[in-house]
Amino acid sequence: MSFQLSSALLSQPTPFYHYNLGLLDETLTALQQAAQPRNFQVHYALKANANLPVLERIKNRGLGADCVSGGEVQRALDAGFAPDHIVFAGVGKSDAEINLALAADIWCFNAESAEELAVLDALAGAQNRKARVALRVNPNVDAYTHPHITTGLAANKFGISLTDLPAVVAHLGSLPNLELVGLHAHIGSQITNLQVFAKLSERLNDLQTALTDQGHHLPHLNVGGGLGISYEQPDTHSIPDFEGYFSMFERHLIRRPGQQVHVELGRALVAQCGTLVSKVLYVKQSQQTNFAILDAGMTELMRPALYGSYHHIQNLSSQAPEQLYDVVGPICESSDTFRKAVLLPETQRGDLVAIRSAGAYGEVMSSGYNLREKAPAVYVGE
Ligand SMILES: Cc1ncc(COP(=O)(O)O)c(C=O)c1O
Ligand SMILES: N[C@@H](CCCC[NH3+])C(=O)O
Repeated sequence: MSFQLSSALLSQPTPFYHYNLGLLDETLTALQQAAQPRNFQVHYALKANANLPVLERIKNRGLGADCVSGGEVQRALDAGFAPDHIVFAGVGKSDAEINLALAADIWCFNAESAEELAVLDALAGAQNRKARVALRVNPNVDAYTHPHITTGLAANKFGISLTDLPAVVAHLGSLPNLELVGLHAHIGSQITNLQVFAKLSERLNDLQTALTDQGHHLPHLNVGGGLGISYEQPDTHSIPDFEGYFSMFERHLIRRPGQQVHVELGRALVAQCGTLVSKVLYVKQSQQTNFAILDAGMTELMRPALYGSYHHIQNLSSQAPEQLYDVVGPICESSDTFRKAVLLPETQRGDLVAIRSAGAYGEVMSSGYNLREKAPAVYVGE
């Protein structure tokens, strides 16, 4: 079924984010049906969507939290995630952010360089604490996704390179306030070619073998997130392929006895439950095209401007014969275009438009450019 707005929301001021918590619940059930029998622990990546009603639902399912800033660690704590279910990753953690996470005694820091380890050790020592650390490696595995959201290639800034890893492990051994608990890797986001997870598993298998041969014990592996969703078919593919994702790791990742394996999914859990609802302000006919000018723009949903991303667009008000429109926002940038040449029922001022699959990396990436007010969120199915 395509997206529909309840009559109670027809007069809600636009633009707004609409979250279907019933679909979030269904998605979480499907996730757990795939993850639990295979004994994978899931940490939700807050960066995708950090709204409290979303987080509370995720926390109530027993998932952990994957955070990339002090603000996200604090938000996870505020949402009620237990500190020992919180991981702090990020290529540039500030001292203040590290101190906040140390004071909360979170489960693990995913560290990305020797210099970061030295800082973490000093700050942990100053708080009389021992910090648990997983080393984020850069496995040099191509995720075959958009170059801006590929993170596991040697050219990317993330993780410790394979050649540096032995020296970094040795360095860690000399730091008294740190405890090595495992390895971490994350190769990118919106991954639809699941074979890349087999490749990642093989790379991690080799690294584990080398480290355990040197006497290191790794109770914990974190294979990152990245499972993609169907932006093209949000109605018929509203639940991501969790079975395919977990079975790929089940088949290819070699676990040591008792070893815990974590994944940190963001987009796959929350993208489809969110829709950006906007109103058509004007329809402008130019010599080349018709512009449908919305009251939402790149300030509310930046993905099309940033990555040229596809989001399915529906006119909720019109059943008239279809025409082609360039669907654009009101911002003073030509990149403020949701999509060009969209077939929509004949559209006029006042029509409501739904921009689909916007629950992940939508509201969290919104900005106040042009001094725009933040679009509110509305939750249904509570
Ligand atoms: C380190 C790390 N973990 C987890 C995620 C979540 O990724 P996704 O939303 O693609 O599942 C990201 C984002 O790409 C990330 O950078
Ligand atoms: N912001 C990206 C995803 C980045 C994931 C974080 N490493 C998107 O909208 O697709």
